[in-house]
Amino acid sequence: MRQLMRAIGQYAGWTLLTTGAVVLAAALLEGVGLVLILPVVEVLFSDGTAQDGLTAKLVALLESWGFRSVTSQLALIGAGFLLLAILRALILMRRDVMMAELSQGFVDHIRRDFFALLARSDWPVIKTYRKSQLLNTMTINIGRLAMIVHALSMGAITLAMGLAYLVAAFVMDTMLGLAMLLLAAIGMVSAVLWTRRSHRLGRQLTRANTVAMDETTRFLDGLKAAKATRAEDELSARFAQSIAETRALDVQFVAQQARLRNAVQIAGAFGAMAVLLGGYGLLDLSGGELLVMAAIVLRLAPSLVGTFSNLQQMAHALPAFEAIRAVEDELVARMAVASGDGERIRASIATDAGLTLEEASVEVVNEDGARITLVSTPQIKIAPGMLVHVGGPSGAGKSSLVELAAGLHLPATGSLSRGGVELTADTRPAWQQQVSFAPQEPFLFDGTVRENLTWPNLDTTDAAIWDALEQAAAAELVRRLPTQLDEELLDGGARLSGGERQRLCIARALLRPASLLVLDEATSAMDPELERRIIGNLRESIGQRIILMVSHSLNAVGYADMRIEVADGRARLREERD
Ligand SMILES: Nc1ncnc2c1ncn2[C@@H]1O[C@H](COP(=O)(O)OP(=O)(O)OP(=O)(O)O)[C@@H](O)[C@H]1O
Repeated sequence: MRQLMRAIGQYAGWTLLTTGAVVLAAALLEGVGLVLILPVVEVLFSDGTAQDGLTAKLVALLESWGFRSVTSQLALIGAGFLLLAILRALILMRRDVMMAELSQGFVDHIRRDFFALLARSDWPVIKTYRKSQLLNTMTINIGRLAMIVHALSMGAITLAMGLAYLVAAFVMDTMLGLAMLLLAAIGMVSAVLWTRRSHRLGRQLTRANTVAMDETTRFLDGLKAAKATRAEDELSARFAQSIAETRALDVQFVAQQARLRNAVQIAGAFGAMAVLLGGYGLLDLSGGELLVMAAIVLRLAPSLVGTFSNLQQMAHALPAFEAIRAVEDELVARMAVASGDGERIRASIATDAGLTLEEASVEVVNEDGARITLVSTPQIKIAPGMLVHVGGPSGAGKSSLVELAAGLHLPATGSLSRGGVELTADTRPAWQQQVSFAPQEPFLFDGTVRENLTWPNLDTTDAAIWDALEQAAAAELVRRLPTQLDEELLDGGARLSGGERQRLCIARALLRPASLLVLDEATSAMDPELERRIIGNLRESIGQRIILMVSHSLNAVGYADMRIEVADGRARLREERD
């Protein structure tokens, strides 16, 4: 909770103080309004008898201003009442807007920070997380964070209101104030004890949500395979089981909330009775005072219920914030130092620079903390203008090798350099400016063909786009679409075939003005003829570019200037064409 408060404080700064001041001002006006009922009632039912306490002071003040008749005094107090009500309405409006801005702004800030942190993290680190865990953090947990912040702001409002009613009770009568304070304190202690259970339930829910998200992604990813093997029922049953747990936990929490609400309401009713009877029998309060007291008790009770149930809601959702922070802390701890002067070094990587690997290796750290070498290389020098075929059996380390060249990994041992610039955490931004990457799994999003090809932020002409599409053997495919480059790709191009999506991604990679093009099984879903055509086009237009191409097929071999064979995590140069 402290971490959350600190995070909100850091985000909001002075806004938190001004918002708090507005919340207090609204509560203060509420309290003053309530206390003003007393003189109205007492003046109204005075029967000419002398007043005491607050009413006496107010009546004396009004008389000194020349308002001697009961009617004029009532009119003035009534006017004050109305003024207060208008002022209060204006402040409440401002308060609600400020609270919404603060809470929504904070949630967006956490969401943005998390996305940015994840995007800045090293690829090997990101790969260690399960997709469902990240999805859960980015959607459900951040959604629950919004609930905490909402509960926190509502809790602050109801607490301030409760305080205002308490102060009003003290203004009426010290004993009455003390009695109410005692009631509130008992309620608060039991609510805090209750929140522990809610927190425990919230932790269980966070775990159950992760499992449910895991099952959801498995359900969607496995649906096609399950249908092909008639295993839909088994898949649905697993999914139903995983969501049954979250539903049970949700119901448990609702029951817990209802129990607390009922307990506070019943205790409140007893307290109200005790305060009223005590006020009448022991404190000898007047009818007017008893009426205002009843109003205070009636307004205080919902305030207390609100405060406690918001407290409970916060405790329940807090594990979601803890889970977000745990992933963030892990990412920060594992993040390579990615500062450095990328700009300065970018200028010195020539677009016609060769690529040299010097006994370089890629390592990852597994769950037990042990370091595993995925691939290592001898000295390999690749000259500009070379098309390099990277082959070898499945699982040998081919992707790890080209990911190293693309700067997704940093060399754990040895080095990797281009034109005298070594790949390090500092030079990585500059290095990757010169890299274009097309992976085996094509990435397309909901947007036009043009938007997909110029992703993320390429400023280019349609002529250049058509040229890249021709080279990637995708021009014909786009020409057939009703609105060609303006055609919207729905659901990430799900209606296109695997090979068609791969061709669009190769066209995107070709459009990027980078001098190192990495194709990691980017043609795996194509027929041999099409693959040969694309490789031929690449070979023809290579210029000073270096192309690293991982492929299981031998189509690329005929066009390759160099062949690297990877076996059992060790790369080796096979042959170089003259
Ligand atoms: N984060 C990781 N932790 C542990 N092992 C890993 C990790 N990433 C990859 N590996 C293992 O490293 C080996 C090399 O993986 P890589 O993806 O480079 O192989 P590949 O030659 O490209 O395989 P394929 O042709 O099947 O795509 C594999 O055995 C893989 O299981």
